[in-house]
Amino acid sequence: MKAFRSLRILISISRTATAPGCKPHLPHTFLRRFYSAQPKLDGDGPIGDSVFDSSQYSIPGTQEKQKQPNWDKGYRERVQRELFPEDKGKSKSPEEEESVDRSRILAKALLEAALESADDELGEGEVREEDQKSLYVGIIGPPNAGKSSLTNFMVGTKVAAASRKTNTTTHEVLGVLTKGDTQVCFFDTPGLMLKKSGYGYKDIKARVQNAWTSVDLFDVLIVMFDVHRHLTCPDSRVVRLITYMGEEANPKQKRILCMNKVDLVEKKKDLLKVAEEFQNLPAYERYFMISGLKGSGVKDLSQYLMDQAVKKPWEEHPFTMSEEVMKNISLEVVRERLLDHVHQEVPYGVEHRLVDWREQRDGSLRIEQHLITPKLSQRKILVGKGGAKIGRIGIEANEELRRIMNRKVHLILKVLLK
Ligand SMILES: Nc1nc2c(ncn2[C@@H]2O[C@H](COP(=O)(O)OP(=O)(O)OP(=O)(O)O)[C@@H](O)[C@H]2O)c(=O)[nH]1
Repeated sequence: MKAFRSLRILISISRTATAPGCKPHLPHTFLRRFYSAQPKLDGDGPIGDSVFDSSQYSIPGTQEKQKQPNWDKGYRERVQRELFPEDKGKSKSPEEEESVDRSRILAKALLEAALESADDELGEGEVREEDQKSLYVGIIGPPNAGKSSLTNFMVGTKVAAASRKTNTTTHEVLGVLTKGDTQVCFFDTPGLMLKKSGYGYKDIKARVQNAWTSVDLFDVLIVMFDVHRHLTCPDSRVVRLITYMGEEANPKQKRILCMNKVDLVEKKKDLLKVAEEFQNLPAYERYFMISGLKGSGVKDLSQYLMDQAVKKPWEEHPFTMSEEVMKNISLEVVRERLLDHVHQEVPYGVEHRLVDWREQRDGSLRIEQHLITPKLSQRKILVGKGGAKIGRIGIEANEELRRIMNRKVHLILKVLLK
């Protein structure tokens, strides 16, 4: 990774070095752009002072900071004199000096890249592709069986599950669990039920038919049902689904039967009755009695799944976040910037609302937040002179959100009076 970074630096340096007459990037220009949040004068022109709209600003961040030499120039000159006495006395023009400096930066970066040890290349939480293990788990079951709740519980709050990100046309990623070198992706299999004859409702939609075909592609298939409901008010379609999936083993897929919502079953021996009812189905390798909501039995199930993972590069970013979590993060990021830039008491009186969250066609995210203040004086402080304060907050928040969410973010902040 570091080597890659060095390479990027090298490329940018060598580009600058080869462009004749190219002036070094001036730090004060960079600072002014970063901190004064000047609206772009092209496009639609500046907008009202109390509104920050990231599309009206040129957001820094894509510019690489010019790397400066970090060795002592005095020592270098001494070495130069000792090693290359013929150069002694020759004075260089500022342009020549600059070009020599750039070559030295280039050389030093090359050296750093070459000296990089393999162990240094991985950051925290990163696993080499060749060491990564993966498992695709499909969860099938009637509506309300508890598929999402179980995934949420397994994935946990840290990485916040239930991403509704569409992965294929027929399946949605419910959540991603990444632990050590192993990643387990949970997929929903929407709409898969059986009609009376025992086969899928082929006529509903081609989508559902595709879903049936691709169900076999998961490494593990969890067939889940609400055991409490089964005991109190059994549904023949659910029994057919369980039987159909359990009748014939698929050599390429492990199937497990999960009796969910055990916490609602008062007499635990009733659970054994249900287990007996389905025990002669050869395709089920294991039976689990769980409560996806309360967590009982989920640890065993998670461990079982982790053990099934095979060497295969991860497909998903290890920290897939749910939309709910991302929304909260977006509020937190702006709030943090508010606290950084505005006098401590002011932000506490501000009502902070997320009013719009939308994926746009180009893949970017439009986030609109309102900062509602009860007093005109507070509003003035928040907006700043000519919108400088809200602009600064907006630019910094936008940049951080872009990094966290790994995509373009169109942030709009409006300062309103109650
Ligand atoms: N008591 C209890 N309730 C549960 C359990 N698991 C899920 N539930 C509840 O059952 C309801 C349905 O849960 P979901 O996780 O949304 O079910 P689902 O299978 O994803 O539902 P669909 O999205 O309609 O397919 C929710 O109200 C959950 O709180 C459990 O183990 N115990």
